[in-house]
Amino acid sequence: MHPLLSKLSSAEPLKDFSTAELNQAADEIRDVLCNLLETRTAHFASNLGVVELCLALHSTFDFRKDRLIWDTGHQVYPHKLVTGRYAEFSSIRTQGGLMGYPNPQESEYDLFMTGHAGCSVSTALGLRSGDDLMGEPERKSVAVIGDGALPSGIVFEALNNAGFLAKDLVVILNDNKMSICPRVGALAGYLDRLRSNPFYTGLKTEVVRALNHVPVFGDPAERLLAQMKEGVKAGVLGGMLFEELGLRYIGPIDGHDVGLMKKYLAMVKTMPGPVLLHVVTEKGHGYKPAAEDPVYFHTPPAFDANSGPAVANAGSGQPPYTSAVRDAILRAMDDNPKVTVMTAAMCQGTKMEPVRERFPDRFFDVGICESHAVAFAAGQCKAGMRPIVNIYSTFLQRSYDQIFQEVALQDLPVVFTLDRAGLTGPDGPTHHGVYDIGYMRLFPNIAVMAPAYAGEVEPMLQFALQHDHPSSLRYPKTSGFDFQHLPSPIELGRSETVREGTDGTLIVFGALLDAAMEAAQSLAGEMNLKVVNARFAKPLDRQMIVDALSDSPFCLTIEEGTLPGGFGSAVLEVANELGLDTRSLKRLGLPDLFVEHGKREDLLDQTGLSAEKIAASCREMVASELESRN
Ligand SMILES: Cc1ncc(C[n+]2csc(CCOP(=O)(O)OP(=O)(O)O)c2C)c(N)n1
Ligand SMILES: CC(=O)[C@@H](O)[C@H](O)COP(=O)(O)O
Ligand SMILES: [Mg+2]
Repeated sequence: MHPLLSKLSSAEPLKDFSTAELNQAADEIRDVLCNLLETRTAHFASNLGVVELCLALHSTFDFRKDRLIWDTGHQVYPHKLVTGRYAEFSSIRTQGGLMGYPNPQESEYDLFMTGHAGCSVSTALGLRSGDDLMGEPERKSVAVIGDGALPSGIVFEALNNAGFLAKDLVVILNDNKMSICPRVGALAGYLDRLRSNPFYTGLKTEVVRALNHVPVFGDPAERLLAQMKEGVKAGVLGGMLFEELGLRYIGPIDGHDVGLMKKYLAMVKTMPGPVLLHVVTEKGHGYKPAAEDPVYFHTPPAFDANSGPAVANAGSGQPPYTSAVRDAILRAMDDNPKVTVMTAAMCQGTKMEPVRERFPDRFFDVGICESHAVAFAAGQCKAGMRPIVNIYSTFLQRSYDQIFQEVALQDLPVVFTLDRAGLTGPDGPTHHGVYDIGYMRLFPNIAVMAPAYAGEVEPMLQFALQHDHPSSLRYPKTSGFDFQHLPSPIELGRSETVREGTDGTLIVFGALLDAAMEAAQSLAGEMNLKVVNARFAKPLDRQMIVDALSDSPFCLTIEEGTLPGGFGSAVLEVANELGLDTRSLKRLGLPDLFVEHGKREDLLDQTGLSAEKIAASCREMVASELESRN
């Protein structure tokens, strides 16, 4: 079915492939990608776009020795297919199978496990520098970075350092005019101008030929000419920004012409110093619907095998927390003209398109620049606005210091809405949002909250917007829990008891309340459990903790976050301060290790957080209680 790919146990044979064979390999890769989408959701359009680039790279370099870093890593599928992983490819993004990102445990061709954008130039430069220091200067270093990732602050930190160190380094800018959403920002405009460059449109050959006849060395007059030549070249050919930073800029070139790219790659491979090769590709190339709608096809739902195009997810019926937060934000913006929203390039994933359309002046997509988003929000807040920073839990890690300095230290009432807080499923350890409880509750002044059911989202957001200090709300990638009960109003540091009982207490922080309630109900014949919706990880409801530890035979804390530094740890800290006996307290949460990729439900079960496993923990607590009495 894939005669070329199926024979590749490494990328080595690619260097002997003719252009026709490389093009056939490209067709085979696209066929595999389309087949994969018949079985599951996966990163699609970005991978379709880099097929020729990947083949050209692997047929020019030997990345078992040379160094290749794919920025972010979501476009690494073609790379996996030509580096000995064709046979296992159908397992990608399933538990125990290949990761959807680079993974050094899978292959010597993968150097870093990544999933967050922006670090490729830094790590490639670090490899270059390390190889020099280790006495291996012949190893080449290549970073491939997308136009969406390019504006990340760290990329400019790396370019700044690369231009200064002047080491051999190849940076390939994969410009497809897209982030997940259409790219934004001033750099986008700059790249657009480079694209309209006659070099790319084919009119430049004459100018280049003429410039190439200007001598580079010689007397001062010649040197002046040479400098002018560089200036003219950069000015005429574009890329002045990169040239000024000390990188040679080459391009833009057609990223779907594998033969052409091989020529350019062979050239930059031997060029001294840092070089940026600007490659123009089409996101979704080779599958028309994806090229026409690359936003939808960034990570589309599984294809309908019969009708071909992707179909919408069936879903579980209840809208996801993401939609509940979006709707609550829309209403808050309707009510209060001071409310603004920041996204860092995740408008689609956070379902914020309606906010973008309805409030274009109060919605800010800053690009993949999470630290800037937070400091920017702090500035707006100081000016009197009420900004909401809406970022995935895992990506907000990039803003740790801005949360500390620009927000918490100033005690500014910025609201953080942390989407994907919990196990995100097939993306795996790079994307699980499991550290935010710890990193948010660490700083003074912040109120750290989590809605436990869909109906709690709006009052919690309203509370946050009226609170005169920083606050955060976390919620996972799942349907909102449709919990029918009479909720108590949200008060700072107050929990809510949602089920009475005297045989044990379950204290839940966030959306695992549904599992805890199910566990309590399933045990109703054996024990009568109290269930508390903690609402706040900071400040904690101290009286609730006193009651739970004094009046209840056992107590379980439950959170979809890592145990170190998490909600349960916070409860233990308070209990310790209050001099309470904590021997009957057990913390349920994620272990101190990187949880792999898989289905969220399976991962929750394996980590003891499904309703069944919570019930089993309750039985164990009762058993050990009885044992300690005997
Ligand atoms: C720090 C960080 N923020 C956000 C994301 C989410 N994200 C993944 S891919 C992507 C778009 C990247 O665009 P680009 O680099 O141009 O790659 P393309 O998909 O266009 O090939 C975004 C925003 C991320 N992975 N890391
Ligand atoms: C590569 C990347 O970081 C994103 O594409 C991420 O996979 C999106 O996750 P969701 O599918 O949960 O929005
Ligand atoms: Mg792009």
